[in-house]
Amino acid sequence: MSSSQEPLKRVLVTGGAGYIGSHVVFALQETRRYKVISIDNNHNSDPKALKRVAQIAKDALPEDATEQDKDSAEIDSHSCDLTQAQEVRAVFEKYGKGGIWGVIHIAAYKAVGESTEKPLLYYQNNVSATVSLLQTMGEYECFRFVYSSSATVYGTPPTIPIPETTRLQADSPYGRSKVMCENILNDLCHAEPEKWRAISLRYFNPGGAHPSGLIGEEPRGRPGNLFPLLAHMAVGRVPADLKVFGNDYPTPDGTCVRDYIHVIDLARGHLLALDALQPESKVFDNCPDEAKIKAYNLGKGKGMSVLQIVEAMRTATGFNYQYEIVGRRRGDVPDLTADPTLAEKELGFKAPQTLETMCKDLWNWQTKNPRGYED
Ligand SMILES: O=c1ccn([C@@H]2O[C@H](COP(=O)(O)OP(=O)(O)O[C@H]3O[C@H](CO)[C@H](O)[C@H](O)[C@H]3O)[C@@H](O)[C@H]2O)c(=O)[nH]1
Repeated sequence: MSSSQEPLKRVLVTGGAGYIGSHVVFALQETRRYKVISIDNNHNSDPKALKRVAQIAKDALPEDATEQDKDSAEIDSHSCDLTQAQEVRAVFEKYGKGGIWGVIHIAAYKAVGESTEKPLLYYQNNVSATVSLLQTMGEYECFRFVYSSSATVYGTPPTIPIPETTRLQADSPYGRSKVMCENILNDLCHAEPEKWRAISLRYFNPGGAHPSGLIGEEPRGRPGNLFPLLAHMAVGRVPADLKVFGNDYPTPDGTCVRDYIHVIDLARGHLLALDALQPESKVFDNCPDEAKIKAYNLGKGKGMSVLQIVEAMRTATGFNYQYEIVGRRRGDVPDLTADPTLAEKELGFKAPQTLETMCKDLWNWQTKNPRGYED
């Protein structure tokens, strides 16, 4: 069946070629309700990802697809740096005032360790660029914003699972850049409540890949994060010298607990956030001072330890991981498990994909693309 013929809404996705961005772009295209404009500087992404996304979207079109449906499967992709305001303005100028319906802002630097060494780089790329993007949006009368935040805003949370009402107290420049942007959005939505609608999505730990195996995570250099590291080890891309950072945490097996969520479920959360920015949405009804601003946890609400992840990946890959327990990694906290109740109640968000599916899809991606997008 072809989609209803409401005109496509243009949605700008920053970081559209990245790991999360490419899955979000696909989720948007799958609805055939949006026309995606992507901005990416390809600092930590490959433009081939978007070509593959467009391919998946085209392949998924029904036989009776309309011209508009076909248009929704194409991506208007711009190689552009968010810190260069004039480059961003040129993209908005192309569509004119009111021409872009909303923005999903995902592009950011995200390495906690690097952020402690280069804080200004993180504040410039993550905070200044966000301010400048919001200014340009205002100029072009685009006032709907979905922001890619992170569980890192909670620092070391006092209670598990973590509700959104927890005080924000990030422990690293990266984390603080996310808190700052959430605060800036809050101020903006209070200052101009008649214009702006914004939702921050606090991601927990994404994993997995699109089941087609055409898109997935492709970090530059040796992966620092657990999932891609295990996948690279199993495919023989990096030495299999796994170090588990600490087994003396107050958790069931002593290793850190995280709330791993399939990237497909995470991506679908963005569609629900966009729906919540529509005029008829009720999610802002209980906001103080008429300001239309909300933050939601995107997690499964289920904690998994490092050793549980290693075992799940052993099952998925058949690779016999050997590991050494070493000291704690600086900045790690014992447990980051979401309370996802609010996102479920107000957005209708669910994360049904299992850990097994996450590992299977990651392995499917990695075996089909042992060298990432190079292959
Ligand atoms: O070689 C490794 C790599 C990771 N781990 C452990 O695996 C767990 C998960 O680590 P990741 O690096 O995969 O994920 P983090 O939870 O540290 O980081 C994620 O969550 C952060 C917020 O806490 C930031 O948002 C960050 O960008 C995001 O990747 C941690 O306990 C870590 O100590 C190891 O034991 N060995």
